[in-house]
Amino acid sequence: MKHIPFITVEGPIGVGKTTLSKQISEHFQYNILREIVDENPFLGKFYEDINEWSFQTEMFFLCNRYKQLEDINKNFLSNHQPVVADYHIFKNLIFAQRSLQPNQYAKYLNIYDILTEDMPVPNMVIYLHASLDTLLARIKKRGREIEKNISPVYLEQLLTDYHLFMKEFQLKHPDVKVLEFNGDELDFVKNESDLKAIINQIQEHLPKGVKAK
Ligand SMILES: Nc1ncnc2c1ncn2[C@@H]1O[C@H](COP(=O)(O)OP(=O)(O)OP(=O)(O)O)[C@@H](O)[C@H]1O
Ligand SMILES: Nc1nc(=O)c2ncn([C@H]3C[C@H](O)[C@@H](CO)O3)c2[nH]1
Repeated sequence: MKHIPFITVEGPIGVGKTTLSKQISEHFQYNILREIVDENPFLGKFYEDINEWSFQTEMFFLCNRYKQLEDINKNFLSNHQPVVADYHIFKNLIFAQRSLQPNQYAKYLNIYDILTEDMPVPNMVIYLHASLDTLLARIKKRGREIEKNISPVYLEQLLTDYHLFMKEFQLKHPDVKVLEFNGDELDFVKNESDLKAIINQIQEHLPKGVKAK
């Protein structure tokens, strides 16, 4: 299955993962896997009181993503159909490590390892990042009720967590292509040429044997 494109778009909250995933899916005609945010019944409470609601929130995200990945494996990847997803399952670790108590995180990690041991592994990660100001502006503009209590401090911590995690990820997984883009410098929504530059880089690094559109 290594030669079937399985692309994930990753980065902190509101950076544009879903927006870019849609554009990639439209351009390459790949199946898209999108996370349904409203499905997590704990998220609104989590933003009001992280300590109180973190375990339920992180477990829900983990179980949901496990099921989604099982489904896309069964329906698409195992039938040799490419997929672009607006998340990588590893994001669970970034969020869980930030919000869980150390003893809870140790238990969570055991469950994560069991659930993910035989999951399909993406062959490309597109890592989007942007400044705190950009993220805050986009989250505000999007205006999800559930996110009205997101604290800038929490967002900033996640930005740093993502940078550290991605550095380590590249060292640990040299076989997975990571393409990094700065969302403050590139605007793939308003500038056609910026989107084209991203698409060209993806095309260049698609698994061997995948033809240009
Ligand atoms: N390059 C961009 N320029 C301006 N606005 C953008 C850009 N990319 C995304 N947006 C807007 O920012 C908001 C967040 O984008 P999007 O929902 O794609 O982010 P996300 O990373 O998927 O978010 P989440 O982490 O919550 O899943 C949306 O309102 C979207 O229209
Ligand atoms: N706590 C927590 N753990 C996760 O694994 C996770 N993944 C996403 N999110 C939050 C970010 C956006 O508000 C919203 C949409 O991405 O959901 C998460 N929150």
